[in-house]
Amino acid sequence: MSALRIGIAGVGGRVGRLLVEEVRAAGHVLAGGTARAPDAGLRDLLGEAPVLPGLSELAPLCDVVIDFTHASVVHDHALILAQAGVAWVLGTTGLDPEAVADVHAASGRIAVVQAANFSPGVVLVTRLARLLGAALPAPAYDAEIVEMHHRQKVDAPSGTALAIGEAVADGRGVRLADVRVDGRSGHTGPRGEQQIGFAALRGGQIVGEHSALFTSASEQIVLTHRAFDRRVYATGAVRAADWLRGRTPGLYSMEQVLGLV
Ligand SMILES: NC(=O)C1=CN([C@@H]2O[C@H](COP(=O)(O)OP(=O)(O)OC[C@H]3O[C@@H](n4cnc5c(N)ncnc54)[C@H](OP(=O)(O)O)[C@@H]3O)[C@@H](O)[C@H]2O)C=CC1
Ligand SMILES: O=C(O)C1=N[C@H](C(=O)O)C[C@H](O)C1
Repeated sequence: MSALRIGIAGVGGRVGRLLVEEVRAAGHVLAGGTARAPDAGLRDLLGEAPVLPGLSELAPLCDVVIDFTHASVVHDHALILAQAGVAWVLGTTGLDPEAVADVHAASGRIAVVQAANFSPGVVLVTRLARLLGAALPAPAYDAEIVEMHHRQKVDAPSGTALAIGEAVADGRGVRLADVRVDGRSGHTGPRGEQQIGFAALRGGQIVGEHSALFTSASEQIVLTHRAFDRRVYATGAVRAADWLRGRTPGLYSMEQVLGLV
């Protein structure tokens, strides 16, 4: 199989730097990366591959762009990649509804894999959460999602927590937006029977922990995933980039990449 030319948006970030190694380890060509103020260490890491100020400069060099940046740039990235006809692996979380619509619009013109979490374990946990949501219905079972991440994380609840919550809601045949409760505090009154609650903890350098708890009057079932090394996200994203080879435009999931659907 021929090598892909892969660009990394946010190459100086925690995941971006690992992607440099994983793209090369998979035998692909590192086409370059974006960083607004690259230091000498980052330029050394990329070697011959250019560090560019933005995606407009990077996109023409790529078959696929892997993007772990910030929700505020998703709109621009969607337009640039759709215009350039370059496939997109999108890992950025914390998207607002407008950014979600921008990703959908771009996927009419280019192939996109979007996932809140590229770890295979989380894909499976999310599937199990859907099954448990259906098998352990409200009001007998209260569903709550707890996540913990490093102190630098800027969005809450995590994209993964929300995806797990969506799966539980889907299993229960309800819309998450109708039953979602974030971070209770103060005189909340008793728990609403249908609620799916979210709690986000932050501290230290925790890579990513997610639990879905189903609690009844007589028992509790807890599904937990812990990431020990964020390389698991980079490996999964490169796998998604490879899978996109030759795909028609559309919005694809990590479940599809792993052949689970
Ligand atoms: N789907 C998944 O599996 C995972 C998703 N994530 C998500 O990926 C994203 C990045 O995570 P992480 O690597 O930890 O974050 P970092 O903050 O370490 O890196 C983010 C990168 O994005 C760039 N960036 C930030 N703001 C802007 C902007 N306004 N314009 C252009 N570039 C910008 C920064 O580049 P610059 O050098 O220019 O400042 C930086 O290198 C987050 O949304 C996180 O939640 C994280 C891990 C796994
Ligand atoms: O910011 C992170 O670190 C992570 N973000 C993703 C999320 O919001 O779910 C994935 C993973 O949990 C790590």
